[in-house]
Amino acid sequence: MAENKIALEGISKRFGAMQVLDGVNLAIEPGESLAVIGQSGSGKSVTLKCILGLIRPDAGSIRVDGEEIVGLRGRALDRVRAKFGMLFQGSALFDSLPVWRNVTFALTHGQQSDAKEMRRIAEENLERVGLDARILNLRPSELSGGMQKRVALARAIAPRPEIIFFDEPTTGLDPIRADVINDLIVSLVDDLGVTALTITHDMASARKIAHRVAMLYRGRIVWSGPRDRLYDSGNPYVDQFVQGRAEGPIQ
Ligand SMILES: Nc1ncnc2c1ncn2[C@@H]1O[C@H](COP(=O)(O)OP(=O)(O)OP(=O)(O)O)[C@@H](O)[C@H]1O
Repeated sequence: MAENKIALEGISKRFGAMQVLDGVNLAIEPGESLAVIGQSGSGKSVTLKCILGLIRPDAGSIRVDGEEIVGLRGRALDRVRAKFGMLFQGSALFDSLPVWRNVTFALTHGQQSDAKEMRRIAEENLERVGLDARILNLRPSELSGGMQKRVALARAIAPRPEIIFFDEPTTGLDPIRADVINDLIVSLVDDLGVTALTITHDMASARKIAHRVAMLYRGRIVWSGPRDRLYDSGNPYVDQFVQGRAEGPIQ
């Protein structure tokens, strides 16, 4: 069996009296796209931040390509992070920089670099997300929300990461633009052969983007299964959540 690309075992995190994560177990295979769903406040972002090394869990193990990353710092952490690409909720583009410098930001770390080459790389990645070279010199604020999301996607893939994290990729987009982004994510994940982890409460997005879906509730993964079982999981928590019912085990 192939080694997991990412494996979380027994991840726990408490903030004051609040036990946010209580033994999260989650494994993602190479080339797999996994979506983690769950209510607002269920700990999806905290899980992601633990993997990114932004929050240190109180207990548990996180392995990337078999390497334990909990507790890594400095250069050792940077080396692991170099495998990661990230699409932030709200796109998080720098409005003081033109589109081409946003797209190549991770390649230059904001430093001066061969502008001609960087513009070429930006153009190539914008093309991958269906954007025209004419926007290279525009500022992000001059673009629509959907276009900003695409620029952020181009930025996430530009360094050709092995693993991409999508944080609520469709938030703030109308259903049609959201679907365009979902389609783009599917084709990028396929074409680039990356491993993907998405956190979302958009069921349509989870179903489209992910091969497999896992549900986080009260700090644990209460269900995980193929995306086409999401509406037929036989799990009362998942049923209530995907149907958006007020009555059920989730209070
Ligand atoms: N740095 C922190 N300090 C204290 N509490 C925190 C911190 N980060 C997160 N929390 C708490 O942990 C809980 C889970 O937060 P998290 O952001 O992971 O939820 P989420 O599932 O991503 O929600 P949403 O879908 O609304 O983004 C929340 O109650 C939040 O207030």
